[in-house]
Amino acid sequence: MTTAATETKDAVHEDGPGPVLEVSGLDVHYGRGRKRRRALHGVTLDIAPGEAVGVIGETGSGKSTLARTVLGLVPTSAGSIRIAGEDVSGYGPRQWRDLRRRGVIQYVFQDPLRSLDPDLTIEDSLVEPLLIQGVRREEAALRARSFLDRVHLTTDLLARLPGELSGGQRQRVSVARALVTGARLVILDEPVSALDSANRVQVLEILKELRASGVALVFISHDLGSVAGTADRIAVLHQGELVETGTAHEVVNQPQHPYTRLLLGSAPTLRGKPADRAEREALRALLSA
Ligand SMILES: Nc1ncnc2c1ncn2[C@@H]1O[C@H](COP(=O)(O)OP(=O)(O)OP(=O)(O)O)[C@@H](O)[C@H]1O
Repeated sequence: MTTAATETKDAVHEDGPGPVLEVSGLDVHYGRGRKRRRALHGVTLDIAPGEAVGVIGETGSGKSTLARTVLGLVPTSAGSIRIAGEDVSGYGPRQWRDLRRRGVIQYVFQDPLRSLDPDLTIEDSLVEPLLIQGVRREEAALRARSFLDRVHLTTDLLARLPGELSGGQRQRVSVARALVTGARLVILDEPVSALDSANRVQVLEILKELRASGVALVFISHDLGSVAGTADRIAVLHQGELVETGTAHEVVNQPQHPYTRLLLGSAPTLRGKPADRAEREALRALLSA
């Protein structure tokens, strides 16, 4: 194991082996008055260190809302959230901002431009969380370089802004930032969908290393097929509720909920032939009954 991975592992285990994320009975609403709409209802999910969980569901099912809530970007109406043992449920905007800046939880959005501050150079993006942690600038700059190397990027990118990088490079910088901060939990929203196959393999390889060092990963996707091979467990979101949670093997081979069967029907690579139209319509009818 490399030094960087060892450092991350130590950081991960200093608070003991409890879940990295504990979400319980989470309700989230958008809008006010007559426009108030429920986006999440009764969501309960625990994630252990080193575990990779895929959260899947169709567009509008609440995946991004769940991610944004766990990052403190959307307020909850009920339920609790604990991150690395810390009860963050009652946090105000400033406490959430501090938590994000400390880098305990790192996110890699679908468009990596959103995961990185567009006005900070790559070097500043990597160095900033270390300075917040009290690391001296010279030491922080050295570490930033070594992490860039770990994600197979060259140091000539350090002086550039995120907008001057390719999509794949930006995504790898986001992953490097998670390494730098010793993140306990990394949330990846459609992480590899925008990448070509060479970049995809490299990013998945790096994510595997992250997991091996104890970092928990949450993959958010509308495509069961794209996370089934990478996640240990799969949680299926339907209209804001978790309708099924199980090991990837269970969910793919013995789906319990009609909605999961419907999603599987749209992921032909997982189980031979896709569900035919009549079968999909029957499942839809069952879901709306
Ligand atoms: N800022 C917002 N204001 C009001 N409603 C919102 C807002 N963001 C999301 N919603 C609604 O909440 C529900 C869940 O949206 P969310 O973005 O979490 O779904 P998703 O599963 O991530 O979808 P996608 O795969 O398209 O990104 C949807 O009905 C959506 O219209």
